[in-house]
Amino acid sequence: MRALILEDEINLREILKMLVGEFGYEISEAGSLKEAFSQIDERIYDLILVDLRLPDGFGMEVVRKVKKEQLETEMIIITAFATTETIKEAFELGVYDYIEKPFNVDELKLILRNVTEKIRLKGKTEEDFPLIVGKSKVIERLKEQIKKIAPYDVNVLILGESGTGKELAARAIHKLSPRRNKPFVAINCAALPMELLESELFGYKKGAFTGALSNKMGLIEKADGGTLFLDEIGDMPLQLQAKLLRFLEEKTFIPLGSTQEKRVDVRVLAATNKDLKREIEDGRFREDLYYRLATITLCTPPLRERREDIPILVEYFADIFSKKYKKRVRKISPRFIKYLSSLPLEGNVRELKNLVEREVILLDDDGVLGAGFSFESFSIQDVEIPPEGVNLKKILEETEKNYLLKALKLAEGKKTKAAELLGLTFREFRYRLGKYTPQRGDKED
Ligand SMILES: Nc1ncnc2c1ncn2[C@@H]1O[C@H](COP(=O)(O)OP(=O)(O)OP(=O)(O)O)[C@@H](O)[C@H]1O
Repeated sequence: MRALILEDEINLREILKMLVGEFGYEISEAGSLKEAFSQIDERIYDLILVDLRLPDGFGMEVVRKVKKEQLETEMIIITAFATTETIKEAFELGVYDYIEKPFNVDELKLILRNVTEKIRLKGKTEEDFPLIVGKSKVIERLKEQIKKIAPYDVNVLILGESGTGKELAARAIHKLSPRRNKPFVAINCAALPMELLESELFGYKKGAFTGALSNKMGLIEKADGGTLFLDEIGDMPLQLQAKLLRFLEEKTFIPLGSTQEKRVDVRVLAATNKDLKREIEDGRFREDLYYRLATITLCTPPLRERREDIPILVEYFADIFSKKYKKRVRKISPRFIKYLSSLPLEGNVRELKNLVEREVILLDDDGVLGAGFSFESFSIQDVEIPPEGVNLKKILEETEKNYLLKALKLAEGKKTKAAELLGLTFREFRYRLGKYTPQRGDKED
């Protein structure tokens, strides 16, 4: 296990080194934000102790960076001053705990003992998939497939709609593989522009381009010995696809601006919600890369094909969020479950999770989840959105125009009456109508 101590007061840093060292960590240290950033770019830490006030900035920048890179690093904030806002943001970003300076040594030791336990447990296998919740046939099959393929070092392509648990499946494969104690590094290929994605993946040498002020280790190297998860692979630019293919074939790569080839041992898992076969036909995805990535393919089923899992998912998320928000859920309203089961749930498990989170936050004193749920507000009319998308502004304008003209017709040209029919004031009606018709001398009637 490896820990980074970010603290600018040297004496305090020494004390922290000693305390953290007692828990068996190999320790690195940093006295400024800049130093911390370059340390984080160089290697993966299990734990970072973050002082907030630093000579060159605010320690929260480190927390944000770790979160952005989706690293599984635990963080503890040590600070003499922190506003409630900061603490709130820190917890939202997943910080493990915080302690105020001057701190009580026993208190810090207790936090360190607990976080170390958590870090150790992370490496352990979860044989029965407590994470992938569901009892439907399709989910049971998915779990079976994951168990079967996890131990073998093959690349896996995970296909499924957004929010169906593709990343969850990838994490399960990693946890059930012999690589479980090594890093799981995830990157979303759709979230970054081409140049950034390339430098994030492959890293660079100091001076490789303007702004490359120090060496940066790429995620491929950070995942050495472990698993690299490439989410939304269907959105990777063609140019980078060629570079990735070379890496998959050779297991070697060259960081930007370097001449030295690096060799790593990484298992690659990829996911997409795009139809890759079609992307290949349209020339947007390389066929050879597809076959490299898809030694095995897995499909995460949409929630509408396994509605029987909805009650148990709701229970699972209610439990998670009641702990998070310190609320007591005594019962889940059956009407709420029934209503959720009738929704289209295009956003799959993520949508369900968000709905449950909202209800936990709004929970009344009686502790019945979903009791005050406004059923109507969520009823979604069946609208068509073709694959190429729609122009919502135009649709809204068309709808508005049609209603205005229809009301005018019904009111036999009387604007006051037409406005009334639409719940508008005369002035509002006139303004809206003015957008679509040339205005002549406006009179009330
Ligand atoms: N079967 C499940 N059991 C428990 N939680 C689940 C399950 N499926 C999905 N989730 C949760 O739903 C959320 C969305 O899942 P995840 O991010 O894995 O989906 P995804 O398919 O990768 O989505 P995207 O394509 O948008 O990246 C996560 O918080 C995840 O933990």
